[in-house]
Amino acid sequence: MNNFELYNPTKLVFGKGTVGRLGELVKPFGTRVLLVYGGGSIKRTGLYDQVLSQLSGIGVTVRELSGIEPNPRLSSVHKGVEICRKENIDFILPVGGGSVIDAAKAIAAGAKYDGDAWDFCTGKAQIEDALPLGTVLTLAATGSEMNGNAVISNWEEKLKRGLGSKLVYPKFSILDPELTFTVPRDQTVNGIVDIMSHVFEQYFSRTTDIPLQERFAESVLQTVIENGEKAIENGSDYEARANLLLSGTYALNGTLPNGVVTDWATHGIEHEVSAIYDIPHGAGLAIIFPNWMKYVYQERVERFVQYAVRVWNVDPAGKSDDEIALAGIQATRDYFTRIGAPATLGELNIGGDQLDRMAEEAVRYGAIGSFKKLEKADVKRILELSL
Ligand SMILES: NC(=O)c1ccc[n+]([C@@H]2O[C@H](COP(=O)([O-])OP(=O)(O)OC[C@H]3O[C@@H](n4cnc5c(N)ncnc54)[C@H](O)[C@@H]3O)[C@@H](O)[C@H]2O)c1
Repeated sequence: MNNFELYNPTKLVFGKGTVGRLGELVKPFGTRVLLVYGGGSIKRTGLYDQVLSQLSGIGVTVRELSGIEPNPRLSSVHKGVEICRKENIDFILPVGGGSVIDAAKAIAAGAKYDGDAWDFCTGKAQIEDALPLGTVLTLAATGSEMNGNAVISNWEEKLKRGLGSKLVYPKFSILDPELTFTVPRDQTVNGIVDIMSHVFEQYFSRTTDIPLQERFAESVLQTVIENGEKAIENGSDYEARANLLLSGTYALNGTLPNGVVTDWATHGIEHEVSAIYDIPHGAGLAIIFPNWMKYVYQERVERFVQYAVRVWNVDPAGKSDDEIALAGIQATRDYFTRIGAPATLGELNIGGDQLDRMAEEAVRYGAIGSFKKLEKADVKRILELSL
């Protein structure tokens, strides 16, 4: 196991009716709140009214930024920064999924920076200060509710880039599984794939002697696999939604990578696809991940054997290591297909004309991944397998 530091200051408030604690949670942080949300699903579900009633109960001034896109755009971040400056905002409250939360993080940092918030995504500037934020999560997927990361799309330049800082961890996140009952089937599927992919990026590692981290990862995967199907079957299954929601948080809140060299190549590749075609992140991952697995598994076949046996209950009797590993990879693809995720870029009307550009962008700072270091030709091959 490698040395590591674990830092996570986010207070998680989990369970039925926890939106009723929003006022009490916001109160210590500010008096002028920017409420950030997406396309209006929170109005249809009544959550918007609940949030406003909590905020009016503590007498804060509320300004709003709505219309945050899935794959949130830099233009929305700019709008939010402008409101923060003009209105002297001192606290940001995103209510929604990862896109809304990510936009809020970029706004929080951008509001305290003289230049363009995009600089944090290109490495031109580091985040040195940020407004505090707290979240009300409505979708199980990204883990953004309990980490310091955000992913922003620069639509004009067709680039999707991440930022990360200890300063943008949410002060608190409210996770009420009932708020996820209205998540449509396709978004539930995207969320399941996203959560599993976060685990894959940390589980398929060359680091040895990490049994606790491996079992953490395998338990998150098994919990998602079981409860994901239940949540798809019955969107109002509280226990299934609750288990999925908590799995999403644990998949990316810093628990799994302790002492582990992680990979993240597949996320890098997917970001290049969704930067150009604006497809849901989870859909892109469902297509690319099993192809990445097939491409790299021989680098450390025993890790894929363990995955097949422990996560998918593949019977190893009479099979070679290669056969067991490939059976686990096939089980992954079959599961994604069973829940309704796409298997090829073609299903999303994406052809091969931009493969070179995507492969080139994916390795712009050098080879990506650590399980197998991927150069441009490797990325292109994985994308070709995904067509
Ligand atoms: N910050 C991170 O650590 C991190 C990790 C992975 C991915 N991401 C990024 O997060 C973004 C995706 O976020 P996401 O997967 O949470 O989806 P999302 O926030 O983009 O939401 C997807 C859709 O679901 C709708 N929705 C959300 N909650 C709903 C509800 N309760 N009922 C009905 N509809 C609802 C939204 O309006 C939207 O149309 C991508 O940009 C991705 O790159 C961030």
